[in-house]
Order: sequence, then C-alpha cells, then structure tokens
Amino acid sequence: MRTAHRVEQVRAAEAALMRRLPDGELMRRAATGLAAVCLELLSPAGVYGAPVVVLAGSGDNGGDALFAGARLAGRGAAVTAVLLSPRRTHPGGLAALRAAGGRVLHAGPDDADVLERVAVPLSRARLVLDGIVGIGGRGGLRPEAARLLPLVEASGATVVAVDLPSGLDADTGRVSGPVLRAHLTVTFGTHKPGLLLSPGAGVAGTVHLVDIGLGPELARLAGGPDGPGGGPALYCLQHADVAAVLPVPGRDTDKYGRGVVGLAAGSERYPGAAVLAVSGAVRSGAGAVRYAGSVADAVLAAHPEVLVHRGGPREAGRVQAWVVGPGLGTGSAGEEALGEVLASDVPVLVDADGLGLLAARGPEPLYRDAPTLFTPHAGEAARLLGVERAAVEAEPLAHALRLADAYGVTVLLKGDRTIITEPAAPGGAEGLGRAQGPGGDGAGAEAGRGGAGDARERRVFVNTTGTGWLATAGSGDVLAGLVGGLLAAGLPVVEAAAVGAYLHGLAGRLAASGAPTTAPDVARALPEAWRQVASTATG
Ligand SMILES: NC(=O)C1=CN([C@@H]2O[C@H](COP(=O)(O)OP(=O)(O)OC[C@H]3O[C@@H](n4cnc5c(N)ncnc54)[C@H](O)[C@@H]3O)[C@@H](O)[C@H]2O)[C@@H](O)CC1
Ligand SMILES: [K+]
Repeated sequence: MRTAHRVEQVRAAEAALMRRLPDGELMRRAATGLAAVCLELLSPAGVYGAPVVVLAGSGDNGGDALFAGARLAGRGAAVTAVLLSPRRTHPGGLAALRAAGGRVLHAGPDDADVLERVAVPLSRARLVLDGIVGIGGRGGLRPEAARLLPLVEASGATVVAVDLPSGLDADTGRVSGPVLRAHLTVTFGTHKPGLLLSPGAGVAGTVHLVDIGLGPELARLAGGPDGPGGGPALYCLQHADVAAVLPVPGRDTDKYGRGVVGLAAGSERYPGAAVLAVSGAVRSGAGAVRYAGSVADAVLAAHPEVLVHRGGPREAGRVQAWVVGPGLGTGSAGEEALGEVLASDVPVLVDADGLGLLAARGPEPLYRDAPTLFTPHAGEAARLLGVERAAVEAEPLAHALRLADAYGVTVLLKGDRTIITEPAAPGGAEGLGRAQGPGGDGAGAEAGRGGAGDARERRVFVNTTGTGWLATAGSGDVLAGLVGGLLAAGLPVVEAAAVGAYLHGLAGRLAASGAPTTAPDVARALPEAWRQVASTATG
C-alpha cells in the first residue's frame, strides 16, 4: 500500500523527528536520496562534466536542491545554481555548492538581464533540478520563477522536481497558475496527495519516494491526541493489496454462494451498455449474473450464461447486489427501475443514467440501510453537485468528498486518477488501509486506526493503474458490471470500488498495450489482469 499525507501532517512528523536528530540531518537524508537518483539519471552518458542547473528558491526546498547539487559537483558534474531569491537562499546549501566548485547566478526579481544570463546554462543543461518551492508553496509560480519556464522547456533537459513540481498544490494536486512540469519527482518521507491526484499527477512525471525516516512519526501522530492526527490522506493500492482481498471460491461454494449480481441496464436506444456492463459482471468473481430489463435478447446473444428477466428488477429474483443505470434511459421506465433497485436491501451501484435521474432531483441523502455507490465521471459529478465540470476536474478530491457527503454514499469518481471515497461516517472497521499486510511502507499501519476519540475517519483511495486509452465508449459500463460483481461476491463497498478500479485500469493497459482499444477488449482482458494480480498473493 502506498500512502500520502497532507502538508500539516508532514510538518508535524518532521518536527517530531527533528527533535531527536542532529541539526540538518533530515535535509542531509533528503539531499542524499535526491543526488542518488540524479546520478543514476546522468550515469549512462557520464557524470563527469555533465551540465546541471539547480533552480533554487528561498526555502528548504532550495536547500535540498543545493546540497544535492553540491554532491553532483563533487562527482565532477558542471553545476550552475540559479538563485531566485539571492538574499534568502539556504546558507548551508549555498556554501556546500560553492565549496564543491558549483557556479552561482543571481536571478532575483531585482536582478537585471536575468534571462540572457541564464539562457546559456539552461540551453546546455542535461538535468534541471527544480528546487524553487516545495510544500511551503502557495499558488502558481511567482513571476521571477515563471519567466524561466520557457527556457527550461526549450532546453530539452530532464527536469527533476524536488519534493514536488514547483507551483503544484501539495494537498490537492491543483494547478492554479504557472507550474514547472517534471519528468521525475523525488519526494521525501511520504507521498503528497497532489502527486497522485489529477491534475497534479500529470505534471509530476514518475514519482520516486525517498525514505527519510518519517513513517513511524506519521503513524504515531495519527493515533495521538496532539497535532493534526488522522491517518493517511490517501491510500493507493498495489498488486499485493488487491490480491489479498480478491474473492476466491472455496471447494464447496456453489454459484449462489459466490454471489449473484443483478443488472438493471440498457434500453431499446442503448442496448450495448447492458451488454458491456454484463461483460464486466461475468468476469467479476460473482457466481451468476441476473439481467432485468428490455434488452434481454441482446444480452443473451452475447452472454448465454446470464439469467434474464424481461421486466423490472423487483420481480427478477434474489441478488446480493444491484447495478443500475448504464444505458437505462432517463424516461419513466428508467425512473421505475431505479426506484425498485434503491428500495432493495442489498448494496447498489448507481451509474450513468441512474446518476442523471438522481441529479435531476438535486442533492439529498439517499437513506438506504445497505451501502450505495455512485460511479460518476467528472461531468456526471458536476451535474449531481450543480457545479461546472471544469471545477470537478480542477479539484476532483474535494468534489468526490462533497458528493459522498451530499448524498450519503460511497463515490468512485472516474478520471485519469480515479478517486474512491467513503461518506464521512463509514460503518466497516476492518479492511484495506485499516491494517497493513507485509509490503506496506509502514506509515499506514497505525494510521488507519482512526483519529482522536471514536470517530472513524474515512478512507480515500486513488487508483493509478488507469491509462488514457480507457477513455473509450462503454469502458465505464464494463467497470460498473465488474464492481457490482465484486459487491455481490461480498467485498465491502469501498474495497469493491477500489479493487474494481484497479483491475479495470490494469485490463485497460493490457488491452491497449500502447494502441487504441475498445470496451469489449477491456472486458476480455479482465481475467489476465486478475491472474497477474493474484499471482502476487503470498502463501
Ligand atoms: N521541514 C523539513 O524537515 C524538511 C523539509 N524538506 C524540504 O523543505 C521543503 C519545505 O521547505 P520550506 O518550508 O522552507 O518551504 P519551501 O522551500 O517549499 O518554500 C518556501 C519559500 O517559497 C516561497 N514561495 C511560496 N510560494 C511560492 C510561489 N508560488 N512561487 C515562488 N516562491 C514561493 C516563500 O516565500 C518561501 O520563502 C520541502 O518541500 C522539502 O523539499 C526536506 O529537506 C526534508 C526535511
Ligand atoms: K520543487
């Protein structure tokens, strides 16, 4: 399990750790890890004489970059530091760089001819270290830094962001002004949410975590009465986490024991959505799939194994979970099917037209005894909340949380980085993120056990297995069927959603393999994704 923490949590953990360590030790650890990654990047073409530019701002982020630059200079690289606030540069870092033979250029707001002076070193650079601003940043880059962006981009150099790309909001991933896009981000202590969420993930490149010993402090603070408390702000599943909860049939389990998922989907106008949702459900680990609706013949033609009912969901027979919405239409038949499904006493996944029908009613809690899961894309989430789609895309996490609270449901917000969140007061006490198995990074083990008092904090997952090729018609229908089946197989709702998103993303990668793909191909790749994940299970 990968975890991410908010800035206030990082600061509190760092402060606690620093009290026990010699002065400068944390920065030394950060800079050592950063320099090691840079040396690896430079090595193939040779470190000696390699032109490197360090962009250093006024804070400790600049300090990290300068100390790392000093190490590179010590190995023979030709390092030039560009100081954006020359009078407030980290003194220790600057002294180390100078002592190692690094060159220094002033590029503060009052310095003249800055662009001419930095143009030459930047145009020659093979590597640019972005130490302009880290977790202390507010808003997009300021003008004295922003004016350098075109030169960095034109240089063709590999850009390594120190802790996070400068100008990116660490907690939300929001990009609200100029930002320096990185090929690789070397982050310290724990992931920052903004590196894993959209749109931040899109400017962070590959993210490399350097351990500076923060994990135990983050865990201690999570359970303690002082400080910001709370567990990780985000959980990010890895193969082993998914393998640990995939439903596996026992020797005596029959098809009903493995769960039956019901689908209320499709209409004369959109029969394909029902077929695609079924194609996800039949590969979900549930023992059987029931279909209730008006396009039973199309479903049977594609999937003869499905139990069909040519009427409403209420009379369809017993299921352990319902999926309602894909291709359902928003007319009275759709309205009726949605009402019947929501009146049931089993977990319900609402997607597509089901969400459209609910959006038309406006935000109100659903008050069901069994869990409800919404699976909107940004446009559907915007309609459900009565906001612009662009607002959801700029800050998907905040909107997923609002949606979960407004309707009292679990939310899977689809996107390049799909987000899954529980409503504010979830019921389940155990499960993913609650207790970590082997292979976790340690920070979540204690942290998942809730904050101060008895209030169980919500878990938020971000999925990183997706690919842009999944943005294809019908891909969401496959996901709805898959997650519905995992619900029927007995996974708690937030786990069914997180595991479904993970497998679906992986299947998308396998199906696409660098070329356009189709929703049926994604569904067909699900068993291979499942096998790849399951093969990492221990024991
Ligand atoms: N606190 C710690 O114990 C550790 C911190 N480390 C590093 O220290 C960083 C945090 O350092 P600081 O708290 O000094 O903060 P930063 O270095 O991130 O930034 C603070 C400075 O940036 C300026 N600034 C803020 N917003 C800006 C913007 N939009 N454009 C340009 N400049 C802006 C501010 O004037 C301020 O002086 C981390 O990101 C990490 O790189 C690491 O060395 C590990 C240990
Ligand atoms: K930075």
